[in-house]
Order: sequence, then C-alpha cells, then structure tokens
Amino acid sequence: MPQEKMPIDLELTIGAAAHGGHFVARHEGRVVFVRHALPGERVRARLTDAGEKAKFWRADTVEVLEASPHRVDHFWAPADALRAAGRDRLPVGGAEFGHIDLEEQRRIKGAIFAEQLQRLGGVQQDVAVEAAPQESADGLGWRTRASFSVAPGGKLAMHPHRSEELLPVQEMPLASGAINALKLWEVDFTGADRVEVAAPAAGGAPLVLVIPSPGTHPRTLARIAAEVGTAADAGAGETVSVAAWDPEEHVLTRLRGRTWVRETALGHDFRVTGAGFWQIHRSAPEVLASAVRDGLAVQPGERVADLFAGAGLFTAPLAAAAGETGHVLSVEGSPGASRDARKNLFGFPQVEVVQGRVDKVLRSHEGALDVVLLDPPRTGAGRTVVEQISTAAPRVIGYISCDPASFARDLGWFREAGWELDALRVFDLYPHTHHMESFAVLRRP
Ligand SMILES: C[S@@+](CC[C@H](N)C(=O)[O-])C[C@H]1O[C@@H](n2cnc3c(N)ncnc32)[C@H](O)[C@@H]1O
Repeated sequence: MPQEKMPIDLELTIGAAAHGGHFVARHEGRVVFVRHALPGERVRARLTDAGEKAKFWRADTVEVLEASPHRVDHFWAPADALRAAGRDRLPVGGAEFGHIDLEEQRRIKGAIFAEQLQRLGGVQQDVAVEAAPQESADGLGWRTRASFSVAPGGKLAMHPHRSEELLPVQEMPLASGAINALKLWEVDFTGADRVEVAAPAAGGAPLVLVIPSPGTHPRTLARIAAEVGTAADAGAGETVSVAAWDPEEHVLTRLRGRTWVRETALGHDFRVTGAGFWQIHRSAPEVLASAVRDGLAVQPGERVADLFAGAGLFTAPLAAAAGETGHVLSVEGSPGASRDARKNLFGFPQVEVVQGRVDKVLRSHEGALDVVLLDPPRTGAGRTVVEQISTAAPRVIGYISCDPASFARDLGWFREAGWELDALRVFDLYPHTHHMESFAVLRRP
C-alpha cells in the first residue's frame, strides 16, 4: 500500500450514521467511514485506514468546518477527537458519541437499528430508543463494570479505536462514582496486562480483577493487591476484593476479600464471580428482566428455556413465573458463570442448570418447550441455534440482543421459518457510545 502517496486529511460532507459508530461520507466515489462526526456536517477528517485498492477508507474528524446543531462539547478530554487531534493524538475509544446531544444519540441509534432491521431482517419499521429509567441528565456514571489496559510504567490506560496505542487515563466518566472513587489510577499495575473492575449497582464490596502478564510472579500479584487496598479501601468504605484471572488456564486466584460481587434484580440476589458476565448499565438488569417478564408472560406450569443464561439474571424471574409445576432449562457455556447460576438458582427446584454450548444442549434436549428466551453474545445465535429453537415450536420466543446486525440477521432466519416480529423494544443502555440493547418478542401467526 503506497501510504505516503495518500492524502492525510480530507474535507468531507457527512451523510447518514452507519452501524459501528461511523458516519458515511464519500471522497471521489469511495466510501469513507468517519468517526466523531454528525450527519450534515462539513468536516476535515484524517485518514486512519486507507489503501488505494481498499473498498472503503476510515477517518477521524479533526476539525469541524460546519457544525450540526446537535454537536456538543465532549465531556471527556482523552476521548474528544478534536482536542486529541490538537495534541497530535488519537482519542481513546469507549465514548465515541460524546460529541452528540443525548436525544440525537438516541435518534441516530433508532435509525441504525431500523436500517439493520430492514436490510438484514427484511422488516420495515421505525424504531424509538428508550432511555433507561432514572438515567442521569448527562448520561454519565452508568457503568458498573470497566475494563482497562496497563501502560508501560503500570498505569491504567485505554486504547484508541482499532489501535494498539496505550493512553493513560485518570478517570472514566461513564463508570459509576463507586468505580472512580477507587482511584485505581494511583496503583502501579506493573505485571498485569489488563484490569477489570466491577462495583455492584446496589453497593457492596467492589472486585478488582487483575489479568497478569505471562510469567508474573505471585509476589507481584500480592504487591498489586496490597496497593489496591491502600488506594481503594477508603473510597469504597470497605475492603475492596482483588483476584487474579488467568484466561489461558481458566484459573481464578483470590488475592484479597472475595472472588465475586453480589448483584440484585427484581428482588432476586445473584453472585457474579470473577470475569463472569453481568449487564453493564446499573439499570440494565432491572430494565431487561422486567421487559422479559412482561413480554413473555410465562404462566404457571410452562416449560421454559433460558439460553445464554449467564449467572441466571433472567432464569430467576422466569422460574418465579413458571412456578414449581413448571420447568426452566438454564443453559450457559462458561463453567464459572454456570457454577454461579447453580448457586443463584438453588432455591428454585423447577430450574435445571446445564453447562454447555447452546447448540449441543439443544441437540440432545428432549421434551417440548412453551417459551424460549435467548441472549447470545455480540455474534448472535447463528443459523443452527435459530433452527433448533424454531423446531422446538414454543408459543413465544424472546430475543435479547446487544448487536442490531446479528439480531437482524437471526431475525431474518426466524422469519424464513415462519416467525414474526411481534414486539420490539430498544434501550439506550450504553449512553455516549454507539451500542444499544434490544428485546424482541417473536411469534408464529
Ligand atoms: C450477553 S451474555 C448474557 C448473559 C445473561 N443472559 C445475562 O443477561 O446476565 C451471553 C452469555 O452467553 C454465554 N455464551 C456465549 N456463547 C455461548 C454458547 N455457544 N453456548 C452457551 N453459552 C454461551 C456467555 O458466556 C455469556 O454468559
């Protein structure tokens, strides 16, 4: 690729928003995906990814020549593309819609969802995106989970979008006050590759999960745990837990306090261990569990499957609705999350927790199902699982998704099998980012 012959900056007129946090512009007939822009703007954008033969280029806005009325000052300097460009840097990722007023962010997300729905799912409908109840007016402080890299020198850092560069951070405004109060930026994490923090939405001891660099000595991990205590206990008002997670060996080591946090939703208690999945927005567990409960209206005695069930967030209210005459199959692939689910659902004799891949479990599952809920990872359920669920012929399917593209693709396959989109709710559970969460109800006419 003759990079040196490429123009570096382009003046562009910005068109529609595209899935993934980009906005579409054209330069001499070629599509350029521009970040940190807004539809209708005229900007100067710096190419970040371009090749003469490439079908499309990527660019970051570095100067706004004609601004959209929806443009606002970014709330966080390291993620502000304009300020970063002034320092000849890339902005950190994770707050790529921070230059857009919140109402317009939601309108853009609705338009993107509707476009994916139409293009991949074959369904034409407008999509209104709901803010979380009691969302803060500034859309900050919602993350109960945050993940950081570690810069040389041991300080917490984040990456720019599609870059290996590490930029140290001193705060994370999207993270809850409880996470920021830990002052983990003061800790020397030398010996760790990554640091993940979980601070339960309802309070209670936070957990700092250290992912060690290969070969890190246990003494170094003990030193990190002690430093976290010194920096963080005062801000947390209690002993902050620290654990080490080896993703290669799947080993979780307790360094201080517990290896898990306690969460609650709809009156049910959950323990979530180490790197186990839990919804990130402080309101997401209640918002999504209520949507599932109301949208599926499970009746006493019904046979239910909760697929991709994690620690059992949705299994518990589904089991409460099905009652002891019902049956709920709760399927989760990760052994750690499945162990949590077993503990969390111990009080429901009608629940059967199965650890394994959803497609494998469904292949060997015998017995009819009245209701199926699925909440797959970003990649979606895939054709096999869609066909397996469809063949089970439940009266209703609930589909929770964090990715409109994989959801719309799977919906297209469900529609081929005769299912229709009966109801759809889309939630802005990731303010200031391009992400969104949806809950769909599918039925066969
Ligand atoms: C988006 S999370 C949802 C978890 C849970 N429903 C919740 O809201 O807390 C997806 C879950 O699916 C699990 N998972 C991913 N692929 C899987 C597969 N093929 N089979 C079973 N579980 C899988 C992940 O470990 C993760 O816990």
